[in-house]
Amino acid sequence: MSKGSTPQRADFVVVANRLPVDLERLEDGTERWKHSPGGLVTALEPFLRARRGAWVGWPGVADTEVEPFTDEDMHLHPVPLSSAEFRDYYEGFSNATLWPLYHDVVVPPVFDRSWWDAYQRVNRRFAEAAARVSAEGATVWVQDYQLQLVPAMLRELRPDLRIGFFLHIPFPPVELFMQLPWRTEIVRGLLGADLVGFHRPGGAQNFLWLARRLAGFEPSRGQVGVRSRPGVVQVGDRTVRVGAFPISIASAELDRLARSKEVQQRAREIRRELGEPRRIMLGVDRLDYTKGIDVRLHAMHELLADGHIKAEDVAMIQIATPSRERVEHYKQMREDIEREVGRINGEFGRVGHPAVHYLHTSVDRKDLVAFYCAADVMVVTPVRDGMNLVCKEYVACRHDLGGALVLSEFAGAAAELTSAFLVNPHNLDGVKDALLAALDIDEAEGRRRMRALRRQVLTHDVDRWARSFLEALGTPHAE
Ligand SMILES: O=P(O)(O)OC[C@H]1O[C@H](O[C@H]2O[C@H](CO)[C@@H](O)[C@H](O)[C@H]2O)[C@H](O)[C@@H](O)[C@@H]1O
Ligand SMILES: O=c1ccn([C@@H]2O[C@H](COP(=O)(O)OP(=O)(O)O)[C@@H](O)[C@H]2O)c(=O)[nH]1
Repeated sequence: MSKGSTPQRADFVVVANRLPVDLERLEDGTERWKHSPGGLVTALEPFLRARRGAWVGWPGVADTEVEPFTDEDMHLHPVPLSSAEFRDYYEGFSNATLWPLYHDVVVPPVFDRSWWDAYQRVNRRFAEAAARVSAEGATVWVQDYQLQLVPAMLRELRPDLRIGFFLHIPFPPVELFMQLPWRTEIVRGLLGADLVGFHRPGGAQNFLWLARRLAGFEPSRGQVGVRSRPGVVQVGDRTVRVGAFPISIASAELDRLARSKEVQQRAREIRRELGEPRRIMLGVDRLDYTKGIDVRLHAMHELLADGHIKAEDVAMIQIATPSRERVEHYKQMREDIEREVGRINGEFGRVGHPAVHYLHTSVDRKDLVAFYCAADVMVVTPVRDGMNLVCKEYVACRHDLGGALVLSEFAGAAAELTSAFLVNPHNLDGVKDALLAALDIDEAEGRRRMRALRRQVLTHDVDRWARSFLEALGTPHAE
């Protein structure tokens, strides 16, 4: 990465917990920047780069001060976190309170008052950084659950700004949200924005209900549409809009990459390295308990045990990207998953031919695309997921109309990718049936489904997502 001089104040600013690049300290004491994990960065980075905007975020290492710098066309403004803040704000309130609460309480959320203090303190620091970086009248786009207090804090500091907020994870049912001891503060924090965006209309609808119940405002009553008919809350003399904007990927760019000779050759190599199995199944996820990696492993285990599939016929690859490794439930889940992989391979693998190829690592873009091209069945089985970009990426890479997608109904993407094999991840028999159907799909039927999926993904890309949000926000940066 080339680093340039200290950036100026910007007209268009993204504020997110992480910068798009993470600082990495190597054992020999040297440092390097690497791409940050997760779909938020994948989605926003190309858009902001094209607009030469500024990005305010944490550089990925605690107790480190990094000066603002320019990375090609993007201006990066690091916000420092101490180790205690990393523990209490990031691992604690963000990922052990809000994350499980917003993902249907898949594991019990922890309500800890000192974590809430840290959350408020860090949100204020992000708001102050955004206020410093933004030019007069700038558009500031605040991202995700880690920063829900920033819109109101920033408005107080800089009433001249146009402020948008987008939530990348599901917004929970009101009964679950009401558990949060600091529920009113969060709703008021979000209402500091001019536009609050969710992936799905249901999330917007839940939020509108809470604006009345917790903050005493009178929201509009109509049904919120997808990229249309936003709800409205009148907050004093300000009008706050509340809408649904399903995020997507840079589909055309992935399509191009997947067609390249290099990627196609790598895909063939992957098949060869696996011993040319009849079918390859693939899972690609952050190692997160919401992603249902255990679900697909259990399904695979039973299919092998029932004799419905044979390990020499069907290989499974699971890429599991390290994530939030010190948080208790993540540690526990990693142990459970790795034990299950070991059990399957112990029972069904042969020397040099494991049934499940498990990679606890992050792979680079080209390699990932080659894996997508090599896979006959993409398995995406979260118990809850805001959107899930991986399934859209798989579809964008299948210009050959090959491959089949098994997708959980509980991923935001399921509302758009209706030609996938949709499954309820809590119904193991249903998941097994869908895997078998996808493995044995008739060629014409597979092409028909993939064509429909591609039509959706190629016409609804990340640029359309960002433009529709910014248009609704009423900023000139939509173009
Ligand atoms: O920053 P981390 O704690 O390492 O986590 C990575 C990101 O995970 C989450 O991604 C979500 O955003 C995706 C894009 O909208 C969406 O497809 C997915 O369903 C979500 O889980 C998180 O929301 C991000 O803030 C993190 O950066
Ligand atoms: O080894 C990997 C695994 C995943 N990803 C990317 O990480 C993102 C995951 O986004 P998703 O919305 O599916 O889930 P999240 O991790 O954000 O919850 C996708 O863009 C993947 O291409 C990656 O670059 N390398």
